[in-house]
Order: sequence, then structure tokens, then C-alpha cells
Amino acid sequence: MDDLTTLTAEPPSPRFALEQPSGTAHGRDAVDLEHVATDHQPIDRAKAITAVGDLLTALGRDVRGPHLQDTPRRVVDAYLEMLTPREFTLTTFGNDEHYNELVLVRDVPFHSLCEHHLLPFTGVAHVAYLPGSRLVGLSKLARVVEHFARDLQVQERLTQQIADFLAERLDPRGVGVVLDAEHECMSLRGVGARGARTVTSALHGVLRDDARSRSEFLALTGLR
Ligand SMILES: Nc1nc2c(ncn2[C@@H]2O[C@H](COP(=O)(O)OP(=O)(O)OP(=O)(O)O)[C@@H](O)[C@H]2O)c(=O)[nH]1
Ligand SMILES: [Zn+2]
Repeated sequence: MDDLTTLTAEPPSPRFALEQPSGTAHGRDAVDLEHVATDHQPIDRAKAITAVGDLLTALGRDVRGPHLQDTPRRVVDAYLEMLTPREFTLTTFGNDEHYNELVLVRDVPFHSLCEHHLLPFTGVAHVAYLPGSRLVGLSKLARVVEHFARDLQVQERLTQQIADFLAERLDPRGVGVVLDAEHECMSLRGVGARGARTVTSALHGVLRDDARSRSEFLALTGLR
């Protein structure tokens, strides 16, 4: 493993652009940095603004009023903000002390947009891993959640993407992810089930295969 690496990705880049060695001498295999970028298709903001104006007109609204006239731009910029993942650096450290118990970051707030109605679903994520040779910076677990949440999503896929990413990038002995969320499409409209929570989980490695580890993880998330 490279001793110390730097950020290299420039758009358009693959979603997870691997770093290149910087040549910076660091002396030991202590810190590993990986630039995590996005690979979305090109965005036509002007076309999107026109389309939102057309939508409002088709819905019978007069878009010339003082409040509505700039609404198409606001809507597009709001969606772009909610749908554009923030790039970040995945920082890992050598697990020199051989810590081998669960690391769990609980109650990470997140919001995403449901792919069916473009309405928000919001809740908390519980993200855990059993370290192998690397430890990850704790904030990076929350950044991974946010990264995948800033997309049109279904909760099941979002849960799996977070777990798969961590399993692949950290080479841990296990990964566990639980999302607990309320879908506005189920509460603001439709069935009107205000307060109903949807809980999803994705497990890898020991947390999936070993009953005791799985129970410990689920108990710490409040699920068992
Ligand atoms: N599995 C899954 N379903 C979701 C998610 N977000 C929204 N849905 C559901 O997607 C379904 C879409 O069903 P449709 O019958 O096409 O939509 P609809 O007519 O608006 O349905 P109602 O919400 O029941 O009024 C609904 O049951 C939503 O509750 C999600 O993250 N995962
Ligand atoms: Zn929905």
C-alpha cells in the first residue's frame, strides 16, 4: 500500500477515483487517502429551469407573479444541491493496535429523494464495521451515507450501496448498515401514514454470517 497519496480526480471522473501516489515520503503505512468523486451525466441547468416553468404552467399556475417568476430557477438549484454528492477524501489509518471489536456510528441523520415521487425520505443511519488492517476516519462513515443519499434513491438500494462501498474500500471483517427513515410520499400524500418508519439493513462478512456478531450489531442499533 502506498504510504501517502493525494487527490487527483477532475470531472468527468469515475465515481470513485483512485488516488495516485504523490511521491511524498511518509515513512510508514499509516495514512491512506482516496478521493471519492461522482460520475453523473452532464446536467443542462437551463433546460431544467425551462422544464420546471412548463410544469408549473401545465399545472395551471401563472409563473409571471412576483413569487413564482423565479421559482423554476430555485427549484432546479434546490434539486441540484440535493442530488449532487459532495466529493470527499476517504481517510484510513493502519490498525496498529489491532482493535478488533465493532466500530459503530449511530444516528447519522440523512435525507434523500425517493425515485418514485421525488419527495424526501429522511431518517438516521447506523453504520458499523469490524476492522481488519485499516481503521477509517469516523466522519467518513457519515460522508459515505451522505454521498449515496444525494441521489434519486430507493431505501433498499441506498442501504446496500453504503454497505458495499465500505466492504470494498475498508477490507473489513464485517460491515453492518441500518437505515431507519420516514418517506414523505407515504405521509404527505397517498396513504397518509404519518410516522410510519421503514427500516432496512445490509450486512457483510462476520456481521452477516456469525449469529452472535449480528445480534450484537442489531442490539446496538436498537433493532433487537
Ligand atoms: N421498496 C420501496 N418502495 C418505495 C420507496 N419509496 C417509495 N416507495 C413506494 O413506491 C411505490 C410506488 O407505487 P405506485 O403505485 O406506482 O405509486 P402511487 O400510485 O403513488 O402509490 P401510493 O403511494 O400507494 O399512493 C409506493 O408504494 C411507494 O410507497 C423505497 O425506498 N423503497
Ligand atoms: Zn416515494
